[in-house]
Amino acid sequence: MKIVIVGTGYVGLVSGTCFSEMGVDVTCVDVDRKKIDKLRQGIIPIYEPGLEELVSKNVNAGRLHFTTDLREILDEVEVVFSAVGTPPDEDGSADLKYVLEVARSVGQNMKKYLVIVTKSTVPVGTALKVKNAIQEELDRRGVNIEFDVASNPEFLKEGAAVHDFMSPDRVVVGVANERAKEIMSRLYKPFMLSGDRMIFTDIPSAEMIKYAANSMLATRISFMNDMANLCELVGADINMVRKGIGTDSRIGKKFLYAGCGYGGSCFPKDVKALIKTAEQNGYEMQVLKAVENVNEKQKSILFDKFMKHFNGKVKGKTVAMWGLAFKPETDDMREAPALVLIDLLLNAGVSVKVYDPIAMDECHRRIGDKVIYCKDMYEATVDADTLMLVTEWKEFRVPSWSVLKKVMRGHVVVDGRNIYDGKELKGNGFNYYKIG
Ligand SMILES: NC(=O)c1ccc[n+]([C@@H]2O[C@H](COP(=O)([O-])OP(=O)(O)OC[C@H]3O[C@@H](n4cnc5c(N)ncnc54)[C@H](O)[C@@H]3O)[C@@H](O)[C@H]2O)c1
Ligand SMILES: O=c1ccn([C@@H]2O[C@H](COP(=O)(O)OP(=O)(O)O[C@H]3O[C@H](CO)[C@@H](O)[C@H](O)[C@H]3O)[C@@H](O)[C@H]2O)c(=O)[nH]1
Repeated sequence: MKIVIVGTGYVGLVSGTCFSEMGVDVTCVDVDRKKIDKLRQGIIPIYEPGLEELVSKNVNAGRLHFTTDLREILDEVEVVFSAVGTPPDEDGSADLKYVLEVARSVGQNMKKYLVIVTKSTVPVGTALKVKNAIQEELDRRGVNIEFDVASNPEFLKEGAAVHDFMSPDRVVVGVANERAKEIMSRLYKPFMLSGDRMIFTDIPSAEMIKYAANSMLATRISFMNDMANLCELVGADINMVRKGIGTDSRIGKKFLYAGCGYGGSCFPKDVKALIKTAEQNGYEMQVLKAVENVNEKQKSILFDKFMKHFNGKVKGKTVAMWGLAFKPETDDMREAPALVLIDLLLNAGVSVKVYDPIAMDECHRRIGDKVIYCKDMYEATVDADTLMLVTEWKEFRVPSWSVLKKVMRGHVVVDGRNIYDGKELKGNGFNYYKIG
């Protein structure tokens, strides 16, 4: 089977590579010529464990191709995936300009039946807009070509993207007829060896499932952050509470970790977009509005704890920050809590020394030389008054407290991900603050 994936960003590149690993002939298309040139040279524009090896394996096997020209490939494929970005518009709604651009381009160039599948996260009703945009172009050309649209939202997580795509919990596909359903079943068959986890729905439901999933996960996190803040006030421990509730199989253990707020390219944007969809339909998503508010406050919680420790007298102090990416195993800093924290600290006259195993270049690209970039985690702590743990990379989990005791000027640790043992730190002479 031959397919094309339009948009070679995170999702496009990972899904294209994984489809080709399963024997599908995949052409990845992007308007960004530099990106395509790099990919052709084997240079991967994103950091994602396991991806580089898989890309080169499938390129060498002749199943994975990169181009900037959608026209040259449309005649040969059965399915066109659209995996372009859907960034938030000024009002929070999803901006569909790239999605509709792709639809028009397909309509201008297709010569035979195709299934056009939207993989990007898009609001309910988008498939209809895609269908209309394609049909308008066909009408303009005066040709009559059959096609179907489908919705196939993507649930992969950055940092675990290859695994998530290769072994999905489920694959959701919204279709309007049997013809499209048969083609999508055939495409995903190799991923279904350990049981059929394909869920076929109507198209609006598939579009909604993606927003509902991300919003539910974001809700769990904000709920736990809210609980954590209450635990602190009443003398309970959020980690114990998490274990106590997570073992209830109706609740489950995952995505119950309190921290310094959720970030990334999806949760913040998708929660906003769903609130907006509701608004446009005369409905108010009260729960999600609270989810957002809690998250906004949570992003400054490490700063609040730091201020409280020093009774507000922080001007001239130095903070060592471990972790910049919005989560481990990625260099992505979109909506990262570290960015909010850095701003708060700099505005309060604090010097910030940072270290992240992968996201240093990305941080520099975003904020330049406002902070001091250190070559390793310990260098960042030299003469620091406080250490803030923002991203729970594995290498930060078991630091040498005796080294830190020697090199730090102050002995304060603010743990934004609850990875340290408070008793151990106190035993080593540190003031330790966690979340909840
Ligand atoms: N990043 C994730 O972890 C993730 C996971 C699931 C779903 N999603 C959703 O998938 C979509 C894509 O996300 P992403 O992070 O991969 O985006 P991205 O911004 O990393 O990549 C989008 C790519 O599309 C290209 N593009 C834009 N217009 C184009 C056009 N007309 N023709 C060809 N290429 C074009 C851009 O050059 C860019 O390379 C979004 O809707 C996002 O919400 C993302
Ligand atoms: O218990 C938890 C779990 C996560 N987080 C934070 O939540 C954010 C998002 O984490 P994660 O969901 O692992 O990363 P993403 O790569 O953004 O993946 C989410 O967003 C993608 C894009 O839509 C979806 O495909 C995925 O299913 C969905 O998990 C990060 O800042 C995490 O630190 C917590 O604070 N506590």
